[in-house]
Parts: sequence; structure tokens; C-alpha cells
Amino acid sequence: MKYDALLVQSFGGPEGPDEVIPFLENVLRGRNVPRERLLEVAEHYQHFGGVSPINQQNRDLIAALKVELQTHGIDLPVYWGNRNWTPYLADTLAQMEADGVQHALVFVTSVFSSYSGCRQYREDVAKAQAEIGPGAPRCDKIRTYYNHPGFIETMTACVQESLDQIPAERRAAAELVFTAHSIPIGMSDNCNYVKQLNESCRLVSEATGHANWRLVYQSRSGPPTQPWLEPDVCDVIRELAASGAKDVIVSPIGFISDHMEVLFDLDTEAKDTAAEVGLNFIRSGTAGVRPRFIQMIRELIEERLNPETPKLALGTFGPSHDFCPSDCCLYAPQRPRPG
Ligand SMILES: C=CC1=C(C)c2cc3[nH]c(cc4nc(cc5[nH]c(cc1n2)c(C)c5CCC(=O)O)C(CCC(=O)O)=C4C)c(C)c3C=C
Ligand SMILES: [Fe+2]
Ligand SMILES: [Fe+2]
Repeated sequence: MKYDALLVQSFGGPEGPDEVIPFLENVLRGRNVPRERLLEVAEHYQHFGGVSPINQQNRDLIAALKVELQTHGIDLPVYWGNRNWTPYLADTLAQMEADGVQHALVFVTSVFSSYSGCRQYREDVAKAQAEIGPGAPRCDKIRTYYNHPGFIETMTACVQESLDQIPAERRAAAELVFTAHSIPIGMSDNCNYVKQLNESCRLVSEATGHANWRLVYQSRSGPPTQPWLEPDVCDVIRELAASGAKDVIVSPIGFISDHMEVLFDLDTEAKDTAAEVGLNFIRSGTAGVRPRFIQMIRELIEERLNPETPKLALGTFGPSHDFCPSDCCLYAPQRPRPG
């Protein structure tokens, strides 16, 4: 297929104290999330001067990707547009149209399939295209990469580095805890989020030879009346300590960079919980700009540019679809009934 640009589509984050509340209002617009939760999360951001690292991480990702593409003779301009903060997707798409882009490939920074991580990104594009009108660039999302060797090898290297920090005599007993963003059960029922997460965790665990792993969740934002994916990472840390564990490795496999949900919910909250209960806490790395991860993005682009390029995938499920079917990652939120 002929593509003439790459669009990196991401979540966005505030870059100063005054941007925190408007950013969170954007994130939570139309969602069944109590105002108290918004204010609680705002505090997390204010601990870090109101600056989420996610935008800089995306700038770094794009810089590394440009070098990778250039080195491999792939001549595509790279654009960046966010859902919740500047640079907003609609502005980026308008710029792409002005630059004459006709058909872009889209790399989304969410690894796993869910309404928020897949369908909503496609809806964001459709909305921005409708605003621009008939001349808007066409956009095709790159397939989900949870089982791509580039993602699995990157996360395996991160976990192996953490395992290496544990004294050899305690290493086999260390608890390997993978975390991902909790989502409402009503959302996870309509997508392959949990299935894909379990597959990635299994593949990383097998590659490290460390069988003692579990998948848990973090960053729950719903009202107490609404069921979300569990267990929560802090509850599990307490349970592990109570059952005699000494070391816990927390690998945020659900995220590709150390943004605020990693820096606060894991490096602050989960770490403090582990300290309280006397557990040695090691937070494993995220993909970030690790070379194998950047190479993976280039490989995913190459397989779309040239249909003869093999579609790499590990494990049992094979490569994900290039084009999402019409019912992919649907979500019709259930509002709690009054009374
Ligand atoms: C209904 C579901 C969700 C609510 C409510 C929610 C609130 C919320 N999220 C953030 C910050 C981030 N969320 C990110 C990704 C993300 N969020 C959800 C679901 C809800 N979030 C999903 C399914 C995903 C996709 C999985 C993923 O990408 O990890 C991210 C990461 C974005 C990225 O890396 O590209 C952030 C950051 C806040 C602040 C918030 C409100 C309190
Ligand atoms: Fe989120
Ligand atoms: Fe999907």
C-alpha cells in the first residue's frame, strides 16, 4: 500500500500546573468518574510540578523513530497528535492536510485492545477528519503489537534486568507482578484486553524462565458501584508480604513509557506500600525508546508498505488484524441505576 506519512497518536498530558485540571476534564468528559477522583489524580500530577512526562516521552520516541526510518531508507514524515492535550489530533490532521498528506499510517501508543486504547483512537481520527472535510488525509491504524517479538523482547530485557538485581539465592522465589491500567468490566467484556495481556505476560515470563508471575491492575478511576478489573497492585503487594514473599518485581507491561500512572501509582504509591509491609520492591522498565522497540515500529510500518514483508508474532494468536472489524472494542458504558 502507498502511504505518505506516519502519525503517532497518543494520550497527551499537562506540561504545567495550570494545565492539570483542564487536561483531566478532557480525559474524563462523558465518563462516569466522580469529581473526587479527578481532584485526587490532579494531586498526583501536582507532586511533579503539573508536568506529565508523556509528551516528552513521545517527542523522544518520534526523534528515535525518525532516525530509524531514515537509516532504513523509509521516507515518511512523522506527525504527532493527542486525544487530551496539545498537540491535539485535529490540529495535527489539519496540518497534515495543509502539507498535502493523503494517506497516513497511524501508530497508537496503547499496546492492548480496548475501547480507550483502540476504538476511541479510531473515533478521534474520524471526528478530526469530519471537521476537516473531504480533503482530510485517510488514516490506517497499525495493528496491535502485544505479541510482536519487538515488544516481547523489549519487555523481557526489562524484566531480566530487574531479576538480575535480586540476590541469586532469592531470585527464583521473587514475585513477578505485571500491571496494566484497570478498565471497567463492561469495557473488558467487549475486547481482547485481558486475553492479550495474559499472552504478553506469559511470553515474557517464558522468555525469562521465571514462572512465578501474575497479572494485576492499577489506576482504577471508576465509582465504587462499578466493577473494574482487579486485583489492584497495592492489595496484591500486601497479600504477597503476608504470605512470606521477600521480593516483588513490578513490570508495567500495560504501558510503553514511564508516564504519570507509572511514576505516581507505581513508583510512589505501590513502592510506599511495599516499604510499609517490608517487601523489596523493584520497578521494571517500560519500552520507551529502547532500540528493539523502535525497530518494532519500523517493522510494523514495513509490513504495511510491502505486503511481502513477514508479519511477525509470537505465541498462539498470530498477528492481529490490520483493519479493525466494525464491532472491534465496542463500549456502551452502563450507568449505575438510581436507587
Ligand atoms: C474508562 C476507562 C478509563 C478511565 C476512566 C481512565 C482515566 C484516566 N486515565 C488516565 C491516564 C492514562 N490513561 C492511559 C491509557 C488508558 N486509559 C484507559 C482507560 C481509562 N482511563 C485505557 C484502556 C488505556 C489504554 C491502555 C494504555 O494505553 O495503557 C494512559 C496511557 C496512554 C499512553 O501510554 O498512550 C494514561 C497516561 C488518567 C489521568 C485518567 C483520569 C483520572
Ligand atoms: Fe486511562
Ligand atoms: Fe480494537
